[in-house]
Amino acid sequence: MVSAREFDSPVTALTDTRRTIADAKRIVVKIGSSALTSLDTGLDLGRLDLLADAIESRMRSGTDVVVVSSGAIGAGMAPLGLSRRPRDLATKQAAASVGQLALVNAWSSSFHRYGRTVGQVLLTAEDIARRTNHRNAQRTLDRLRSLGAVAIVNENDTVATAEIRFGDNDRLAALVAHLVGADALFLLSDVDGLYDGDPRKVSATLIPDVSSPEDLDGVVAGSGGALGTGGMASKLSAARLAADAGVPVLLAAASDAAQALTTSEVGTAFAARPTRLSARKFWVRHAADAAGELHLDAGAVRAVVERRRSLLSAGVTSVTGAFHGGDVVSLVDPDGTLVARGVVAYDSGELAGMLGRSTGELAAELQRPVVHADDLVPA
Ligand SMILES: Nc1ncnc2c1ncn2[C@@H]1O[C@H](COP(=O)(O)OP(=O)(O)O)[C@@H](O)[C@H]1O
Ligand SMILES: N[C@@H](CCC(=O)OP(=O)(O)O)C(=O)O
Repeated sequence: MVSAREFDSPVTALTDTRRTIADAKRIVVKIGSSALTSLDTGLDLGRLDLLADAIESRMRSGTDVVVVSSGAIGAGMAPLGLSRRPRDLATKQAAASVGQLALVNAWSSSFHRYGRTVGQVLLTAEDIARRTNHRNAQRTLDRLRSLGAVAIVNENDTVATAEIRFGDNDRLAALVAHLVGADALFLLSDVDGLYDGDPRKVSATLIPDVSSPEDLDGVVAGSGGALGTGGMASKLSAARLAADAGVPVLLAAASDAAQALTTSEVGTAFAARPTRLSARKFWVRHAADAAGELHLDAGAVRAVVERRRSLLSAGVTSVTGAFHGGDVVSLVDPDGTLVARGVVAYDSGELAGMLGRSTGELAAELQRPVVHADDLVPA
């Protein structure tokens, strides 16, 4: 494990965010591959038992817990004779198929020590992006909770292709936290918090609290270990996603799980936004797949991003992709940089004939904004 140096500032006074996390009544606990598996020995059953102990103890104190467990690919490598984490999709999927079985069996045996039942929930990004599937997942997680079982969630790796992947389980965990209305998200990894630079360097310093984006100025979020996906960058974007959903995050070492789940006085605490995004804006920004792109001129970028105005056809220079009115699209500036996402009012075919035209030049039925300000979320 990468640990805080002696001279790093310890977590002293309990901040409001840490108190909220410690008192949370519904939590999501995500455990990374780097904390559960190793290249030499595969799945770490001792670590998994300690995690189950800490989770069971928190549940007994009255908190609902959903577990997001990585580690399927790591756990599947040894049984298949693989010495390096596979890079190609088919081998990753084969490893995940073998490893997921071992992983969920291990969670099941571990919780069985407490007479606790577990349920396996495998999700793809589509399950969260589509509202009907979204509600199905929500209902299953809710019913497992009311029946006293622990949901063990992972990405459905064996069917997820590059296009429909969450990308990493930090993002999946933050989306699940939103889905179940969690009050706190725990990201447990092999590192004991966020450092201002590579934690393997002695000069790196632990950042105990992040309460605004400015606290991240100058922080270098690097890649992860041989088994993890996304490294610290994916944890920071998951923390931002959770913050938008009004969910504070505690990033800590899995070896400190007992302390993280009881007092929350370890690791890095990320505050939630004071006002959470509405469910609709959250979905537009984070969950929905973008069906296409609208290319904006500089004036439209200013209107949309700085003045928070609706997007009108006069400012759209071109469109990419085939989409329908009601789909979520990306809005990009003249350099191709994403500046916002929004719900488009017209089909791509309809829009093609409206490009660059001012509202007065359009037929009455085409005079609604292309994307209404209420349906626009800056990137
Ligand atoms: N600024 C940073 N602060 C903390 N850890 C960092 C930082 N930059 C890179 N890392 C690395 O990120 C790793 C955790 O990411 P990852 O391997 O993806 O974990 P997990 O498997 O838990 O998702 C740590 O092992 C750490 O070395
Ligand atoms: N679904 C994959 C995990 C992918 C992943 O995001 O891993 P990690 O970065 O360790 O949380 C697995 O179970 O191996």
